[in-house]
Amino acid sequence: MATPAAKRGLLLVNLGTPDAPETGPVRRYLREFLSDPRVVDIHPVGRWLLLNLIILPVRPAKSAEAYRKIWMKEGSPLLVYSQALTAAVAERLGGEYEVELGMRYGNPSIPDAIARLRSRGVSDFTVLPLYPQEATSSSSSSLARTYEVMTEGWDVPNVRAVPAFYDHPGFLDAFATVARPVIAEARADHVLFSFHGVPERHVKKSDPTGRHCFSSAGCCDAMTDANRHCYRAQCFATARGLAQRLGLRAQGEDWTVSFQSRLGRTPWVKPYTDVVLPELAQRGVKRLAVMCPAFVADCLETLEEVGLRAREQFVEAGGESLTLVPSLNAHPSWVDAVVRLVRESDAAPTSVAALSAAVPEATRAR
Ligand SMILES: C=CC1=C(C)c2cc3[nH]c(cc4nc(cc5[nH]c(cc1n2)c(C)c5CCC(=O)O)C(CCC(=O)O)=C4C)c(C)c3C=C
Ligand SMILES: [Fe+2]
Ligand SMILES: [Fe+2]
Repeated sequence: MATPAAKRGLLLVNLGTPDAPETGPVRRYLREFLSDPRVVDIHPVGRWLLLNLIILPVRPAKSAEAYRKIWMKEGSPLLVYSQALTAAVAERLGGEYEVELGMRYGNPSIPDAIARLRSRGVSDFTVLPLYPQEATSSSSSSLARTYEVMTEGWDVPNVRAVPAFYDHPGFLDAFATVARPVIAEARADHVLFSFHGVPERHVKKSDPTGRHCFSSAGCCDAMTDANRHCYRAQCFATARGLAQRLGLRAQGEDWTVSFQSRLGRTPWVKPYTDVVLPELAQRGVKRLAVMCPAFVADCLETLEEVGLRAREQFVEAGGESLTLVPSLNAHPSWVDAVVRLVRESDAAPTSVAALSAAVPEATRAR
């Protein structure tokens, strides 16, 4: 008799969000998030001091206030949209995979999601980190936590990771499909692609040559072997793919790339969104459309930071309107793209790049 095929599970992983828009739950979330050495990569004693003496006494109350402005009646937008995507993908896969959502920080946690899949008999896992561009602080951290949990027990399952999809046609087509009517209705005269930032130090550490990143003004203008794992270069590649699909002409003329959400005083990847916005207004851009293609679900960073605060900043600087293009959320073309990403990755050999990115720096083979 033939051996029955292993039951397949799909684990979608996103960053996570507080349980409620109040100071206590936000503090718990930030403590877990910012204690992660892949997010705040400094000496553990320095990290503890920074967290407990500088960040946690003030930021939770301010962030909770921001979360209250965008909270939905069903909960945090990031969770609500990620759950809607999970349900739609499960339906589209029609029983071929058991599907669960796990959040890197907060709930539903990665261990709970894996336990639910295992209780349904899953022994063959595909993990899809829901970040288009790879960064140590997002995809590597999510994969590392997933592998840690997967290898805790006696039986270690088969695990496959879907690699970063920053230039995948399914992802780019889906975002362009969402953006086209919004940009047309806004009669936008410029499109800003605003990506979540990361510290420059993180990008430098992901450069296998140690010489490419920040070596010239145009080091992210094309993908090469040297910048294959560079978060900033992947963001520019996403922007080029979207600009081309949206029929935008020259960079600088019709579209611009910037990086938002920086935290702390160390340099983050540039140019900064809050510096670019007034520059665009002063240059005569009137109706700006902003896309945030580092996020596949709307969240605090899109709805509050861009939809509310950036809009205010742009109008104060002389712009007429700023229109936030909604994220992919559970749009049918994004659901199709996720199914395609999973099927393509399951037909390919295990992603060695994703595995090596999850291994701590010190143990990585040079
Ligand atoms: C797109 C992927 C993300 C990367 C890369 C990333 C890096 C990164 N983030 C912080 C600090 C914060 N980020 C916060 C919110 C937040 N970040 C992402 C995604 C990435 N972060 C998302 C999807 C969200 C939204 C969560 C939500 O609940 O809606 C926050 C919390 C909010 C706040 O207080 O501002 C912080 C803090 C660092 C330091 C970092 C890289 C080192
Ligand atoms: Fe973040
Ligand atoms: Fe780079």
